[in-house]
Parts: sequence; structure tokens; C-alpha cells
Amino acid sequence: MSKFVTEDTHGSLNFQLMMPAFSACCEELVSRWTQSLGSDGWCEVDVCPAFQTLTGDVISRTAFGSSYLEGRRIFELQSVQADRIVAEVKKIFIPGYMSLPTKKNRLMHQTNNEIESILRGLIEKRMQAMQQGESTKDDLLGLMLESNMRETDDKGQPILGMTIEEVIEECKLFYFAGSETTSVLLTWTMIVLAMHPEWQDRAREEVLGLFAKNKPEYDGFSKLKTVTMILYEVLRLYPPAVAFMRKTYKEIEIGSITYPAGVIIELPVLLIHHDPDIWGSDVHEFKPERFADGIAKASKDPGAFLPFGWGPRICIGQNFALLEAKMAVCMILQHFEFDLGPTYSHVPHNQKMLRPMHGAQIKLRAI
Ligand code: HEM
Repeated sequence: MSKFVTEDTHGSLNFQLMMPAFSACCEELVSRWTQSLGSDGWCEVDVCPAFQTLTGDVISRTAFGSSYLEGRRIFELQSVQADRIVAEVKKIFIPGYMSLPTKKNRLMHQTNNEIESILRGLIEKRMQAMQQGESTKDDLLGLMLESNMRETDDKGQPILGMTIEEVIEECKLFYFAGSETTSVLLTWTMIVLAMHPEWQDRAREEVLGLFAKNKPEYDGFSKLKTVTMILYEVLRLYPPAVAFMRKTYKEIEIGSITYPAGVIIELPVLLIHHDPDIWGSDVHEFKPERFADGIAKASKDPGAFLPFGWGPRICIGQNFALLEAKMAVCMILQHFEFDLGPTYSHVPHNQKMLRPMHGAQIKLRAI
């Protein structure tokens, strides 16, 4: 469980302060794509890696402020590490195997050490700057360290605040949980809007009506009705996390079945999101209008929309992710119109997360 967000700092994240980080990263993306346009005004990009860079940069900037370039390396290493873990999970599970000194396990250990040493360096630098009164606490790292330093100041040692080890774990968790998920959401949004030009036009009309070609403002985001409906419908059809698991800690009855303690139960989000008894016979169609009156009224069961999980472990980054996604969608719609590339084939595939198996080739044209 995330210690940082569940204890005293919960709620002190000021999203408005994060808007410059969101818009700076999105501006870089728009400018990279603009530079790729050919003489005919079009370019084709695989948006999967482009959005991975974008969301990694966003976490980097919001977590580490001006040190975000150093944070980028952590993101690359975490991504490699996640691929290795997924490959291991697919094998037959032998208890204790991961601790054996195999070549792969040694490599994973080395990568982990590298990630931790970059984080430790960033943290030490920041702590020194904070002690000298030079640094702000506007980013996630600053907030976490402030919690750490406050407790060490008052009591001489970190009792209730976060220890450095916990800050490191928290940074790793944010990278892991926050960047791949949001990049997958953006990837499917581009694909679906390329497949449904009528919704692309409606969304662009809304964005231009609110912001014209200016930088999107925080206050305007709450007025984005069409874009919000589109993002929800994308999260319903293509939830990045297709399932989540829980372990019973005591005997429990669910439905008419009694489970003993220690049983792992999987909640199949993808299946629930595609159940015609809950969503209606048009369940497989892209119909953002089902969210016109909000999430609770979109289906027969108000609790059936689960892209961010549910209960005490629900995603703590959901507002962050939706704001980031809105910023990216708005800026892309302001600058480009887009179609599917000729090589795109629609094969949703669950590898770590629900992704397009053969990439997301999109043709863009500046407007
Ligand atoms: C579209 C984007 C996202 C999706 C679909 C998503 C989905 C989820 C889901 C399903 C869970 C619950 C897992 C479980 O119950 O076992 C979760 C947890 C979590 N998410 Fe997200 N997430 C997204 C973005 C983010 C972002 C941007 C951040 C951070 C900035 C983040 C941070 C976390 C953390 C720290 C947890 C663990 C919470 C805890 O256990 O206390 N997520 N996310």
C-alpha cells in the first residue's frame, strides 16, 4: 500500500501546480510530431512508444521537478525490469527460484541497484538543497521529503515520517503504476478516435470551443464533457489493467461460496466491462454517450466500471491520470487530425497490460 498517499500528505497534491509539467511534456510531443511531418503535410507514427516517453516524462517532472532528465533513466530501467518480471511470471512457479544466482536474476538485481542508486542520488541532492532553503516542495519528491524531514526535525529520527527507503520504494511504485497505464489509455484513445472520425470531430469542436488554440487551462478541464465521456468509454472497452487480485485473510463468504483464508481471487475487469447483461447488447461498440449522465448511470450496475480498481486499494493516481490524459488529448486535437495508418491491425493483447499487439500506427496531419 502506498504509504505516502495514505498518510498525512494525502490530499495535499495540488493538481494545478502540476499543470505546467503536464503541458511542457505535451508541448514536446506536439513539437516532435510537427517536425516529423512530410512535405505532403502528413506523418505516420507508432503512438505506443511516443506515449510511453510522454507519460514517463510527466511522472519524472512531477516527481522530480527540474531533475526530470535523471528520472527518465529510472523509467527506462523500470520498463525493462517489468518485461523481465512478466517473462518470469509466465514460467512454472518454483518457490525460491528468483533468489537463485542465475544470469537473469543477477541482471535483475543489478538493474534494481542502478534504479535505487539514481533515486538515492536524487534524494540526497534534494535534501541538501532543502536544508539550505534552496528547494521548493512543489513536486512529489519534495512533498515526501518534507514529510520525512518534518518528523526527523521534531523527534530527532524518522518515526512517523517516511524513511529514505520508503521514499525510494514510493518513487518506484509511482513510475511503475503511473506511466505505462496512462500511456496505454492514450494509445487506445488515439486508435478509437481514428476509427471514429465523428467523435474525433466532436471532441475537437469541444476543445477548440473552450480553449481555441491556447494552452488548455486547469479550470476548463471540468467543462470537457465529450472528452471525458470518450476517455471513460476507452477505459471501459480497453482497461489497461484487465484484472486485479485479492487474497482472503480470513474465511469469507462471497455469493454462495465460502472461501478459506489465503485464497487468491481474481476480479476480471475486462469481462465485467464486456458483459452484455450489465452494459446492454451494444456492449462491444464504442458509444461514449452511455456516460452522458455520469459513471453510475452508464450501466445497470453502478459499480461495474472498474478501470482504477475498487475499495481501499483503489488507484490513488486516477485524477492525475485523467488530467494528464485530458491535457494530451486536448493538445493533440488542437494541432492534428488523424487516421489509422495502413499497417495498423486491431489486435488487443494482454501483455503486462492490454495493448495493441502490433503497435498503433497513426497518420497525422497538422491543422
Ligand atoms: C489510466 C491510468 C491508470 C490506471 C488504469 C490505473 C489502474 C490502477 C488499478 C486497477 C489499481 C489497483 C490495483 C489493485 O487493486 O490491485 C491501481 C493502483 C495504484 N495506482 Fe493506478 N492507474 C492509473 C494511473 C496511475 C497514476 C498516474 C499513478 C501515479 C501517479 C498511479 C498510482 C497508483 C498507485 C500508487 C497504486 C497503488 C495504490 C495502493 O495500493 O495503495 N496510477 N491503479
